[in-house]
Amino acid sequence: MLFIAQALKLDKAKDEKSVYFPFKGISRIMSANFKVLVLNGPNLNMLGRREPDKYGTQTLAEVMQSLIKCAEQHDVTLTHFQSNSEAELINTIHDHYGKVDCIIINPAAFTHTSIAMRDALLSISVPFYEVHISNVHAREPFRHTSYFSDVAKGVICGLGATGYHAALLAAIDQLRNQNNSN
Ligand SMILES: O=C1C[C@@](O)(C(=O)O)C[C@@H](O)[C@@H]1O
Repeated sequence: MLFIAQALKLDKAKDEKSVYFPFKGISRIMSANFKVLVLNGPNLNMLGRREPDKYGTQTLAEVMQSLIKCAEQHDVTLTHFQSNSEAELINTIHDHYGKVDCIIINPAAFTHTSIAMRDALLSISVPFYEVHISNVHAREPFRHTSYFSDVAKGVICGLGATGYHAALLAAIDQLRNQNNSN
């Protein structure tokens, strides 16, 4: 059965948004191969070493590896990019115009400063989820302001690295619902 499902997926799912797959009376909707871009901003390359009381002990590579595994289980292609440079992050957002279904972004310190990154995200009209590992609202007042939250599809903070998974699952759910209603 797995073999049949995979063959069906290979033949059809690339071209179709969803595949109706009835098997022994059970109807299964297989998701299209959604594409998700995950962006991490400045200093997140230091995860694991950086203020572990606030950001945990997992490295960024470990967090992203487990997120990619989760994405694969849901037939989602996940691309990850981290940069300490605002310009690189903006250029990466532009480069993905028309190429991804959703963005998950932890803008890190740029959350509180970057109108340019907000405008970049709006310029490509792709829904995005804002993630913060720590609970920014329980920290210094300057972290309570975000240039992203009011235009984000959703905002997750304070769940640690689990927040990335929560955003990914929410994004998949939302994309599937959108597909099924089209
Ligand atoms: O770099 C970061 C990380 C952060 O985005 C978080 O994930 O909790 C919170 C930001 O305020 C901070 O500048």
